Amino acid sequence: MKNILIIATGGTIASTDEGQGLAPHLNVDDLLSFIPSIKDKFNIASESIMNVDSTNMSPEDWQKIAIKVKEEYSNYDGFVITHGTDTMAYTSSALSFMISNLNKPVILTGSQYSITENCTDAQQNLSDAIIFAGQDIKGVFIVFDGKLIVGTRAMKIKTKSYDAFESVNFPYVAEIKHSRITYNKYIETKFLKNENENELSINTKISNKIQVIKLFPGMNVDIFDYLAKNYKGIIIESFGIGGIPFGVYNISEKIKELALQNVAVAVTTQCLEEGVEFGLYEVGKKIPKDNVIYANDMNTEALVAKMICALGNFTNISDIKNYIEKPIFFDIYSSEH
Ligand SMILES: NC(=O)C[C@H](N)C(=O)O
Repeated sequence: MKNILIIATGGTIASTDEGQGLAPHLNVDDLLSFIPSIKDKFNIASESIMNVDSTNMSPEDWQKIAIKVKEEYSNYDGFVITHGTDTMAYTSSALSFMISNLNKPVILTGSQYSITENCTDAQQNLSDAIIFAGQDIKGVFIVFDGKLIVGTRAMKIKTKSYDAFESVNFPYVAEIKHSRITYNKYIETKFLKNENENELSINTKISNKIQVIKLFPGMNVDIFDYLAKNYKGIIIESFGIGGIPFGVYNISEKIKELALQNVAVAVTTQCLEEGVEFGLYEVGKKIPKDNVIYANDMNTEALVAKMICALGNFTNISDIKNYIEKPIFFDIYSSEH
């Protein structure tokens, strides 16, 4: 039998309402008591390292999870991290960047409804996640509503429905129904364990001196002067395929100034799918390409986590740009994938 470690962090899956609104109160043994038969198929150990709503999580919590995986790596075949859904995609991205040479599955899961509720999706998601953690695959993934999603590509797109997560700009790796897994045969081999493994390492350096700015028509440009003084990295959610205003509200000019002041600026899009391409429109061409980070088709969750890791490791814009623009675990489209 495979040995699986469940690392519990909280979330709705572990929540009950004790009079103050839903909040995590259940421990990991409580969770497992709802799916008793899973213990016939796997050796399961568990540890709770925090019990929080993921809305209250921070990059320091990503560090704690990465450190726990590293500490326990040689003792288990796979890992399940129970986690709130609200920021799960940020954590799954951050772990993908912090952990190198991962040759086992690290599966994040949670639920839209508490495991104690009649309509809950928690029991299914937890048992699916454990099954995936027992497979011979490698990488950080989210398992939700029967789908195996690459951790850097997941986005929470629904607040109530069971199918809360979408795999954006990347196919689902596998689906699971009644405990039977069907892999996407076109990409399955990319996720199979390596025969010869390199030693796992983690790099948990972070800096959260970043801001995410969503453009809107008529946005006042003054904010950029404040940002230049107080932040080291700015993520801009531009319009469409990379449109940045250069008219009355001249944000393109402000981006040039930020880059000159040694602030790393990454441009992505507020559209869910298909990413940015700067060269197509005049409104995209004014961006100083050599100094600005091209987010390609990375989603904002992955970009936030990657920028936080980049700023923890580098101070020079070109180093930050190189790090962010280089694909890590399928976060960016690459012809090599
Ligand atoms: N469904 C959930 O888990 C939502 C919860 N607020 C959390 O992220 O912890």
